[in-house]
Amino acid sequence: MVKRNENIAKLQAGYLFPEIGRRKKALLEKEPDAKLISLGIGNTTEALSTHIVEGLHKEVTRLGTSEGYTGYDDDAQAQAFLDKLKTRISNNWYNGIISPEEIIVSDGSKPDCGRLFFLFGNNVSVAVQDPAYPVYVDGSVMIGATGNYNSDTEEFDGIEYMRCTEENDFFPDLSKVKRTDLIYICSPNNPTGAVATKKELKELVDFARKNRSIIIFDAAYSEFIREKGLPRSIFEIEGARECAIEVSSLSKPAGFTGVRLGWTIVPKELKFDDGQSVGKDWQRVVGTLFNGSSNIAQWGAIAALSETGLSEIKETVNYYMENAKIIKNGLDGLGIKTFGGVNSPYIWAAFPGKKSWDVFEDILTKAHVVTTPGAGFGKAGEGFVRFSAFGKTSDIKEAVKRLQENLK
Ligand SMILES: Cc1ncc(COP(=O)(O)O)c(CN[C@@H](CCC(=O)O)C(=O)O)c1O
Repeated sequence: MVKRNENIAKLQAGYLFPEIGRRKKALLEKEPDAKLISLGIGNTTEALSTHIVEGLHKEVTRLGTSEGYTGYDDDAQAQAFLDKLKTRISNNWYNGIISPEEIIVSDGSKPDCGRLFFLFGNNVSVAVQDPAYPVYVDGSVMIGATGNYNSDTEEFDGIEYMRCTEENDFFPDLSKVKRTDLIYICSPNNPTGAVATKKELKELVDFARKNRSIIIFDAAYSEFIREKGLPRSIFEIEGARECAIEVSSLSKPAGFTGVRLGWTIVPKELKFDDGQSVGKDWQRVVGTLFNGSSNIAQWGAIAALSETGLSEIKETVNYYMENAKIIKNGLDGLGIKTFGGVNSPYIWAAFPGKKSWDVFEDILTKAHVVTTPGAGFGKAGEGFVRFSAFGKTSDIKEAVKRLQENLK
């Protein structure tokens, strides 16, 4: 019989979001008529914008013609489309601070994180924010870059957990962080909704360069930053090109959670300790293990990154951010302390002295509202619950009304 991968066996529970799905199902089995409203998984709900649909249509129609058909992106026409997309990302998303050759188009940030685990292998030390998007810890465990789960600390040995709390404005106090090879940072942050300032990211870049570490900067929510002066990309910070990789995607701002289109940025200056190019190895990994993002999604992205597409994206982001305001105001009105929800679609609500899974169950059973328990994002998430602003505004208002009736 085949031996189980001992690293996967180290994981203590299933992935967070399917567990929430299981609990939703359990409630519906008990109360089949319950009208659940989900403020849980950050899944987009608003239809693709007109211009994006036109772009997708154009590609599908083209694929239906012999002269327009393209397969793998190794033929000239497919390459031309990909180059057009990379140029749009470079110019219209990064205002030219990143060149098209440093962009690798993918099917999303989560799969890119998965492939990055492969790029760096298991002989690396890892620092993650706590709380954090579960993929960074779970993936590092799976690839074998951590020790076993330690039931005393309730964490994985070998991971440097960088606590993010109200006291440090939910950004790591680097004076307390040990050196590691990789440093995972997400800003705007999932789940706290905090956005790193230029000063914080400059300290982070200086810290990484001094320690010859590599920052994996997850910018999946960069389009939700509306406050002036807050960095949308790690590459706005001087020195970042020598120490950072950025992952990003159209999932949340453009509603591509199902269409699937993301990218990684690996600057040409980024080197391993032996002087080898990280970008070259990344190209080798992606070229070997991934056959490219869907050509249809690429055309949707080309449309999304046009001037018209970008203004439609702004409208969609504003729609979700109005939802965030409704949730934040509703919770504040109940005397529940909240963070985030200003430059991010996530509201981080404090329930001091309570277990987050208990609060999750309480809200689910009493208000039929689904949330995400903070403990699912790490130990420092205990006592918090994440509310997602992705939803129809009518549902958001109904959910807040139910919370006001049941949480007072
Ligand atoms: C920080 C971060 N990075 C990447 C992704 C995924 O990006 P894709 O481009 O769509 O792959 C998410 C989605 N997090 C959502 C959905 C749950 C999940 O991705 O497991 C959430 O946290 O609710 C995210 O929160």
